[in-house]
Amino acid sequence: MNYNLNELFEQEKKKSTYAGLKDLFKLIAHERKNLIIAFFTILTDATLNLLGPFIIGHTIDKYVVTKDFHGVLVFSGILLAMYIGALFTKYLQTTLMGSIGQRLLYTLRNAIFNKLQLLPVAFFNQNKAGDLISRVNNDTDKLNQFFSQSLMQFISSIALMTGASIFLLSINFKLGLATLVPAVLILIFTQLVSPWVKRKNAATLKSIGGMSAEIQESLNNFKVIIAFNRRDYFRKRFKETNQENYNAAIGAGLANNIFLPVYGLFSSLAQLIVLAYGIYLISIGEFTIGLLVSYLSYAVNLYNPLRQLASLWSTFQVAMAGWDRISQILSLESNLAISDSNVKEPSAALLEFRNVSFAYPNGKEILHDINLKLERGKTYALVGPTGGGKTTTASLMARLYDPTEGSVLLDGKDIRSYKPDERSQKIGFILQEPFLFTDTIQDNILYGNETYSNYNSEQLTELIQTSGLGELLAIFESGLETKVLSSGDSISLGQRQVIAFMRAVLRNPEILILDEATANIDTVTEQLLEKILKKLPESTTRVIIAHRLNTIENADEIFFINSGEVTLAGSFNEAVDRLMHGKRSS
Ligand SMILES: Nc1ncnc2c1ncn2[C@@H]1O[C@H](COP(=O)(O)OP(=O)(O)OP(=O)(O)O)[C@@H](O)[C@H]1O
Repeated sequence: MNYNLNELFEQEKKKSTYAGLKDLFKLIAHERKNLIIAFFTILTDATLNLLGPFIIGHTIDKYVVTKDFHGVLVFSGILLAMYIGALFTKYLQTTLMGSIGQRLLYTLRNAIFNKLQLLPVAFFNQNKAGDLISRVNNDTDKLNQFFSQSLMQFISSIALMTGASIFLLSINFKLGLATLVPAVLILIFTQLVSPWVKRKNAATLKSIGGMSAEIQESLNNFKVIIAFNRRDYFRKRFKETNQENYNAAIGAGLANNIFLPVYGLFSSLAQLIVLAYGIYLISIGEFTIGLLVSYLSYAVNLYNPLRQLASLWSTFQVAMAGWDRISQILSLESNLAISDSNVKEPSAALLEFRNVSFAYPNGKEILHDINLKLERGKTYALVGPTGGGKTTTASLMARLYDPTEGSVLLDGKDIRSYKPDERSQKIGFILQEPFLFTDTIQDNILYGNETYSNYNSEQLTELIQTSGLGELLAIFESGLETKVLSSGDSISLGQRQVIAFMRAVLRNPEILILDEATANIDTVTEQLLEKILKKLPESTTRVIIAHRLNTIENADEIFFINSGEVTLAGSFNEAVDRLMHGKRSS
């Protein structure tokens, strides 16, 4: 299955802004009450602001012209009270929308992160970590900015414009219609150019993701870069990505700025229409000066928010482009779904491959029509040339991937029918480069171990001793309290493998897979690991991938993996012979 988000984005039918908004509001449905309150404060604020010009016009015609200063004073007082009221509602809107924005950011980041935890290994193979980080951090913040800073002004502008249009039409219908013509033209223009503007913004967000991926890759591999003195190479690569981002940002900037001048032009045009047509109406006695003053104010009340909408519209387009990138992750389904097991012929083996074929997305077939069985309590070795498919075979055993064809049976049931916790309880997998979290060794050992998760250090130390792992723990001066920093970089790869080994063994799995798990360990420690492996419960099945031949000497069966085939090597000597003389697949 294709999980490449950037490729999928190009292929997908683009969602309309309306559909995008609908999805977004579903996510913040629980904020409905706060949104309604905010909406009403916005409406109140808009109404108070709209009543202003009407009262001014009324005061001029009724009290200023007739020099009734008492009336002027009363209406000035009313205006002041209204402006104070408007101030209060504005404050309420700002605090409400600010907190809704922050909560949205919080909810979204949690939702994306939780989704990422559910996605299969194939997703992470096909997407760069930096781009994903940028989606979690940067794209969500674009939405927050829109919600906490712009949405309120957005709704308030629309409310002001609607109110102003009603006043304009009700004061003088014909003049009102003429004033609204430029506004309608603006709406048509906005509708037409918005998809293009959104695309430009999406390109910028994509390039920010690309830049973040570039930074992440160079930071992760800084040792190689320094060792090979390839700073110039990464500098060049970064410069290119930065240039790409610069070009995209300039393009988006141009697109975003298109609204402001066009809106400005049309709003000046509307004022000209009001003035010219209004003066004409006064000259034929159909209009008064007071009404024209109010009218001009309403025209300003219509076109000023429209101008504000021009800048808000670009923020909205950026937010919607961000939302598209976020919702893309949220809508992904893991292809490692749990399904019913419908095995026709029963299997007595602990693990069985039935007609399994496998290819990585867009890649050639790595395994073709494989049948193999692993019995309880036996030790199996997987050997073969580099790139032959050993890790891939082991990954299928642990359901890191699903076969493209055929099925893997665990304990007689299709492995796809197990819940992830049941499956990982049965299978322990020590990866070639074990990953450790920034924490103590104790926490890293207990990671994912439900049985002992509440153990304190004394209990865990005792457990480690009784499980025969004491000598391994003794390698670390500070024992369980030893700190692991920055994904395991503070300790050696061999030490990392030892911790991963303890972690896997203490989970007491039915199958323990060791993928080159001793490749970086000294001979004495390796012998210690072998001793511990032998002491595992009799029913534990061991699957060992190793290039060092002594590691596989004691295996009950040896599988030779190459060129899409998995065959039984028969004896150790045959395996050695095939390794020495066999052709590699890649
Ligand atoms: N994530 C991946 N995406 C695409 N192709 C992959 C991926 N991982 C491995 N491959 C390809 O699959 C083939 C088998 O790789 P695999 O890691 O299973 O070999 P291996 O026998 O374990 O090699 P080694 O001894 O070097 O660990 C290789 O040709 C490799 O290029």
